[in-house]
Amino acid sequence: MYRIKTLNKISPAGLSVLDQNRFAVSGDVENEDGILVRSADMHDYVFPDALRAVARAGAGTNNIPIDRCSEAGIVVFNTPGANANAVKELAVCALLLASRKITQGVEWVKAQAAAGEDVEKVVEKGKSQFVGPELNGKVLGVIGLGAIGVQVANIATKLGMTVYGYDPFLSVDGALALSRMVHRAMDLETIYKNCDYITVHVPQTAETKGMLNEDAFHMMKGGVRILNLARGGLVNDDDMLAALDSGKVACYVTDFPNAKIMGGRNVVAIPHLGASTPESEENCAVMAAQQLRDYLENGNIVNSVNLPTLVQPWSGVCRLCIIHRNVPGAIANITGVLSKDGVNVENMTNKSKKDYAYTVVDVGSRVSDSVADEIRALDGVLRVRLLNH
Ligand SMILES: NC(=O)C1=CN([C@@H]2O[C@H](COP(=O)(O)OP(=O)(O)OC[C@H]3O[C@@H](n4cnc5c(N)ncnc54)[C@H](O)[C@@H]3O)[C@@H](O)[C@H]2O)C=CC1
Ligand SMILES: O=C(O)CCC(=O)C(=O)O
Repeated sequence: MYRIKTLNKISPAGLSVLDQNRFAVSGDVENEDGILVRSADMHDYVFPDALRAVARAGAGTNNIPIDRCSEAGIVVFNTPGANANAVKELAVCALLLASRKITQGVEWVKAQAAAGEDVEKVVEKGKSQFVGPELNGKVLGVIGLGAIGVQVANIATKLGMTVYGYDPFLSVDGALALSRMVHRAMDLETIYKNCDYITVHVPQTAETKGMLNEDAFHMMKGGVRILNLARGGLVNDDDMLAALDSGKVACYVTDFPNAKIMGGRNVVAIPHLGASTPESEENCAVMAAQQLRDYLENGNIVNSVNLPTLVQPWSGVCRLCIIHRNVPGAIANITGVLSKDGVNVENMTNKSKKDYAYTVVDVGSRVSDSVADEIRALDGVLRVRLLNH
């Protein structure tokens, strides 16, 4: 029985992927083999000995201590694209929120209740303060053309916008999915200098943290409208508040309110609703649970952010799953132990991702724990699992 701990509310459709006869799933299990998480901050999480995998039902993994997981031989999964449509739809909404003073108008209407029967007259008289521009004919810059950015860029062309997209790491899939109407920007300056609206869809990393700062605002057009449905940390809040105060930024729509930014002038703060649709929650949960199950039961890895993709059909009766450093001699050391102990390899795959590698070895006979222990003791080996078919 595998123990799975949920650190956030996970859609029942995802939980149903984990058969109750083989998986005990709850928020209270201890010494868990796997974790299902959404946005819970895991940076101070103490890993129990049994923990082998963390599945993030969503895209961003900045809430997970990836380096610490890698060093402990823990596989971290996410669910690329599973919530992209939900975020794209909220981005369309955010474009309108950034333009049309809808939230400000709605708040104002609520405050007019005292006018009683006269409210219609009051509304017609006061509405001119909420005039805002149309999207048609304006220029949008999309930073990050991944699962979400591509969809946002494509749909914006259908709203009559001229769209520039910037992504120095654009994938082949991203390029194929991108509308030919979207102009590729080769640098951020092109986005900053030309766009009336800018939307960010990049992960929060050491490189992207605080990228929307004073220097960036300096290059932008006066009255630019900025959308951030990606991560709060991408924006330098002090610089943003100053840019809002000066009018350089006309509106900032963020899905990531914090104490500093939420009171800012012309800030529209949404409570992290980008992926909060039943469809997206279900897609993410199902994908995360399937990936977690396949790893725990079969050792297969798909959509991991710290380890390579490796799917090997079963052959033989026993499988060794070895996470190790990506260094010369690692595979020779493993096969050396197997041949010394007389274990015949039926099938073997090795894949690497940056500093880490994963080797799956299928053998035709049962392997004793002592063989696994010998491999565990090898230099650079981080985790060894023995699975029986
Ligand atoms: N508000 C919400 O609820 C949600 C927020 N997100 C956030 O949106 C981010 C993007 O999500 P996806 O599009 O699904 O991820 P993705 O991984 O498909 O796309 C990210 C894209 O950003 C690009 N990129 C990375 N560094 C860059 C840089 N310095 N400049 C320009 N482009 C860069 C990558 O090449 C990639 O194409 C996530 O990392 C997450 O933080 C994602 C889903 C829901
Ligand atoms: O699970 C959520 O609601 C947050 C989704 C998100 O931010 C992400 O997928 O990166």
